Amino acid sequence: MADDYLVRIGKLIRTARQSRGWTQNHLAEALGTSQSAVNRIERGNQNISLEMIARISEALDSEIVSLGTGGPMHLRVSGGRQLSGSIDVKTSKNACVALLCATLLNSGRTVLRRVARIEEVFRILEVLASIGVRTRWINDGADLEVIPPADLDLDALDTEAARRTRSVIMFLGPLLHREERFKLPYAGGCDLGTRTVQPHMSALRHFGLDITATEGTYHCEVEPGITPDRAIVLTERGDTVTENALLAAARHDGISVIRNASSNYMVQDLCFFLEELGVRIEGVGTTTLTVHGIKHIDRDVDYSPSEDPVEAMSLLTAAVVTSSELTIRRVPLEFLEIELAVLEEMGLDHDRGPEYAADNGRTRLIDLTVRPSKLQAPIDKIHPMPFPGLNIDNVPFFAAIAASAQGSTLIHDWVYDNRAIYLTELTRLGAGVKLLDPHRVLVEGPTRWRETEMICPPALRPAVVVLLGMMAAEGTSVLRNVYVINRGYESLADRLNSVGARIETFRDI
Ligand SMILES: CC(=O)N[C@H]1[C@@H](OP(=O)(O)OP(=O)(O)OC[C@H]2O[C@@H](n3ccc(=O)[nH]c3=O)[C@H](O)[C@@H]2O)O[C@H](CO)[C@@H](O)[C@@H]1O
Ligand SMILES: C=C(OP(=O)(O)O)C(=O)O
Repeated sequence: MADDYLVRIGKLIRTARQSRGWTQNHLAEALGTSQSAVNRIERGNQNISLEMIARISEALDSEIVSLGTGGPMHLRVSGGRQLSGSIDVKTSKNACVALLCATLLNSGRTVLRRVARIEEVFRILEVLASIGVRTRWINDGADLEVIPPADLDLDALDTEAARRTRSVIMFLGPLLHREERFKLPYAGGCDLGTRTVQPHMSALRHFGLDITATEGTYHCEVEPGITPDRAIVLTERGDTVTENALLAAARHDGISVIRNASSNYMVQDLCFFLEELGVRIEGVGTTTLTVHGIKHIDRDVDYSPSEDPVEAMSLLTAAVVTSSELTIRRVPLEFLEIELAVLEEMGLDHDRGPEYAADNGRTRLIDLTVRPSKLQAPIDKIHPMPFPGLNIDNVPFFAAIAASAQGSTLIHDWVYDNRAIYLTELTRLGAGVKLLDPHRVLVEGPTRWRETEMICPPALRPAVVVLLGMMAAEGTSVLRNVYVINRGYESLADRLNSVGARIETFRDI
């Protein structure tokens, strides 16, 4: 038994060392020992003390062993199984986090229905709780109740939780109405290269907000009496910058016009929610939003965020790569139409059920049945555009689909500095993915997927794409450290298991 543990610990150390790109010599040097000792440890042939494990963890900057349930979560995938039946799409991470930030506009009680129970939401809840907002899950954990205090305690803000999200940047819009001076930590989120906050700064300047960024902190000051005297033209059509401008405009006692606004799904959900708060918005779904703000908002509201188009795309991709017939229920059609048009051209056999309204009464949903199909690579490149275009977060899924199709597909992810690079991780599963430059990959299909063991790429969608490749591969694959997936997907493994996948969740020792 003890020997078995030594072998398992040795394997963990080897995986962590390799993922850092270190040789055994390199690690030996850091530990002040010999390469042969490291070799023995990695093979499980050496008794190893807790102190040594701690030193190795420190040297590799990786938690090798953890006890209890707090340690990193991993997935063991028995692949090559077809899926069947039907699966529901959950509410979207990106709308839920925007709405949670928006609750800071309201002195009343907010209830958000069927909020996705995902790590990104948990982090924002931790941040809200740290500054005095009362939040609790109600109705057997299905819904969330949020009650802000009269005064926020921003000095107590949980910076550690805040830094793990990108979404905390959306505190700027609401806070500028509540505080004259405040600090926020730099926004985190997926490791996708530089993600500028400049557009946020220039949009919010119209409301008197001045931000100086120093050593990991945004220092924010609000000059009273400054209000938009002309249209706010966003320098780029980003989703969160549009949301921040909307959040600021919602409590500006007057009319704000936002041009070059994103009309993406999370922005529309935020607009519907603001309307519930009594804010009138013209142009929802277009690139010009006219916002009739209200100085004080004090309403008890109840809102149901809509379903996640990116999760719908993920589930659709799971069906494609495993050649399965699967019904995906509650698909927000408007936000998946272009993806479906491209897939139709590629030969995807599918059926669309009749449209029905989401619980917010506004978003149009369908049930979508996908069948095993012989796909051909698309003639044109796959590239994203701000809505209405192929969704930026759906691009990585086309890499897995292209790998299952006949022919070569060019994927151009112009948006993020290094997300396309992560797609080359699919080569470890047998896919033909060639990096042409940091933004473009050429995928050669079809693929004979093969099992592998690897650490999750540090970006949500590429990580899920790797998981889906593992589901397609015969044999047992292991995906380590899946926090990044749990940031955006609720109980993904269990839900995929309910339609026939076999994915086991485990933690170190
Ligand atoms: C919490 C949340 O809602 N996150 C989403 C949001 O992030 P978010 O709105 O934060 O996205 P960013 O502001 O980071 O924009 C993404 C990237 O696109 C670039 N860019 C964007 C628009 C444009 O017109 N020109 C341009 O160059 C930005 O400079 C940036 O590099 O939108 C992204 C793009 O849909 C999604 O990947 C994220 O899931
Ligand atoms: C990039 C993403 O998220 P975030 O903006 O939260 O990092 C994503 O949802 O794929």
